[in-house]
Amino acid sequence: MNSELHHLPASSFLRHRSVSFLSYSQTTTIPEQDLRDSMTENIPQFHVALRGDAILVNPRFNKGTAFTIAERKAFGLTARLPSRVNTLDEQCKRAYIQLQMRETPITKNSFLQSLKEQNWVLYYSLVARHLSELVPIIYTPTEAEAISNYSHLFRRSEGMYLTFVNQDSMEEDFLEQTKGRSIDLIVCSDAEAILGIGDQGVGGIGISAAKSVIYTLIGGMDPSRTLSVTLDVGTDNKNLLNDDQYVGWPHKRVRGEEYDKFVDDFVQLVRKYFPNSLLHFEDFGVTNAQRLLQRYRTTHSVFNDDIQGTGAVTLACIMSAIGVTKSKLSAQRFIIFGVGSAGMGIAHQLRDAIVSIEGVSESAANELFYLIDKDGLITHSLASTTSVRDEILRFVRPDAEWKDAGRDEEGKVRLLEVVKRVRPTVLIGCSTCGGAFTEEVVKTMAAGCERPIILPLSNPSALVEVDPRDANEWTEGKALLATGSPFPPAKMPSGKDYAIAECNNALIYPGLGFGAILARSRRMTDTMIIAGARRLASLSPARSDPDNALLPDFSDAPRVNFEVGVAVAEQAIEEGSAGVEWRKEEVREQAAKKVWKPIYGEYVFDEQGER
Ligand SMILES: NC(=O)c1ccc[n+]([C@@H]2O[C@H](COP(=O)([O-])OP(=O)(O)OC[C@H]3O[C@@H](n4cnc5c(N)ncnc54)[C@H](O)[C@@H]3O)[C@@H](O)[C@H]2O)c1
Ligand SMILES: O=C(O)C[C@H](O)C(=O)O
Ligand SMILES: [Mn+2]
Repeated sequence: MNSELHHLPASSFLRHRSVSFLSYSQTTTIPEQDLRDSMTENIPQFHVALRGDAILVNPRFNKGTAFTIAERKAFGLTARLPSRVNTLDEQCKRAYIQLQMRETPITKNSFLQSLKEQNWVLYYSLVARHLSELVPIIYTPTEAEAISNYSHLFRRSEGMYLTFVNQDSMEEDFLEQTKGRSIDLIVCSDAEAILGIGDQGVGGIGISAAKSVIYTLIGGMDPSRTLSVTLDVGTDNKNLLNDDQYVGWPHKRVRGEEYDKFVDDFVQLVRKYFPNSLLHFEDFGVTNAQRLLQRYRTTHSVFNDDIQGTGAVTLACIMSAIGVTKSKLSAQRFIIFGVGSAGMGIAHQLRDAIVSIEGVSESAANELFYLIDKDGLITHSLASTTSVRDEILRFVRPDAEWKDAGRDEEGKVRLLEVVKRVRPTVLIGCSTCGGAFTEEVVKTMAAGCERPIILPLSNPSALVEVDPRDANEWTEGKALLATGSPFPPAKMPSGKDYAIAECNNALIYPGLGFGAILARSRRMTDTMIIAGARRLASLSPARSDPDNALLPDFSDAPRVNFEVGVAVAEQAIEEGSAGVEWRKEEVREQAAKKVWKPIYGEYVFDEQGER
């Protein structure tokens, strides 16, 4: 296995220079035999109505040099292509060599973006063959850099851009792109809180598209049945507003009733035309994310990845960690540092699991949590003097508990003081504050418990609350670690490598979505999500050896997400949320049939066929 470090160029979003700007990727090649096997079985057949240039510029049907001689004749391509017919294997090898000629992650990202626009089978097949190496290029962390430079890198549009000023024609515009299509999955973002890099305006299409790609790559979703959307309601990012290259709507962000009406118009179109679809919300601002999820989740299959996906993967990670420490969830003391969408999604998911799995009362479970945000520990008095969201109120700490606590010059109780007094067993970062888990914080935590569970989850890499290799060293290898972005392994005192699990929602949301769509579930219920998280935890490498990573490696993500999808669909059937008539025992076979694979189909020209 090769491993390499890439230097990310420092760009405007890298605010925290106290931590390194490294992104990490490794090469694991899927055995080619697996791909070849899948090519010889069940080759799909398509009736296609496109000829000549029209089929070559259509990424769904284009095969480039892999068109057979017969297809070249039938589709008017004989003189449009060089004579040699290539296999998909040969095309992948060529594309991989071309990719290696690009030196930086961002130029590789652009190359792959362009390949995706040309030929889906080749793109997905190439990335699938080099999954661990290329996911960090097309997704976190490199996609953050692509999004922050969206207007400057812009070459070709993708997905659906719904702009506030065009609200009156939204239905017409929506149908223009979707009429006649069967769509299972819609990923949308309003781009107010992209990863940890904030408001990115129209560049939000980049996260919708990247999340859709992961659904296909890891969740087996047919890309022709997915739709990526950006809701361009303006931006409050001054750099974008002052940039004459900005390609989005150059206007301050629309808020309040007008915003709600715009989002509602969109959601109602989804419900009207694709009532069985899954609607995935990504990277909405903290004042809207939870609110919109609650508003729509009872009437449609709606999923917020930052809240529910992050909650689920973190629950799985912590279940795996307490398997190592031979403890239970309700015996932990949790500090959550940064209580925005992700932090509160995690708090709720952990709390609900403690209640449902370990039978603890909700109020007792709430008391296991200590929430810290910009103003320090959230106590009753802080909550009453600052505007704290309702969902936080159940977790605030009584003032009496903190009357003797050390405070900073502003009178706030900071992370170190909370660690000293609480002796947490679990410390989770979702703060976007790179380097916040200092050596003193980590060492103090390690002095208070045998195996501290430390999850610095902020993305991209430069915003991680602590570099896991530092946390490993400061705790002499005792910390159980996972991060949101990929990091290279740390060294145990024994000299052995300790693989840093990637606790990123991409390790679970493709399976959650796949399972919900497979079962044609009208809702994504909490119980379906918990079933997915438990299945993921059961697949943790740390179960067989405590020195292994807390979560499966990304190279194993397709298999793992298939299992998650099966668990979710089984749960949907068991609880009556499913829209299919199958028995639980049939789910696995049905799931296997539904998985989309990057292999070329056989084409027949047909005037009435697909286009
Ligand atoms: N690993 C994953 O799967 C995953 C999933 C979702 C989000 N994230 C990451 O988590 C981070 C937060 O994402 P989000 O969607 O919750 O954003 P958000 O804007 O909703 O929340 C960020 C929170 O951190 C708080 N914060 C900011 N500076 C702080 C400081 N100095 N000290 C304490 N709190 C501080 C903010 O006030 C806010 O409450 C991002 O970096 C994002 O990339 C990771
Ligand atoms: O996009 C990711 O890598 C995970 C998460 O959804 C985030 O916002 O950071
Ligand atoms: Mn996100």
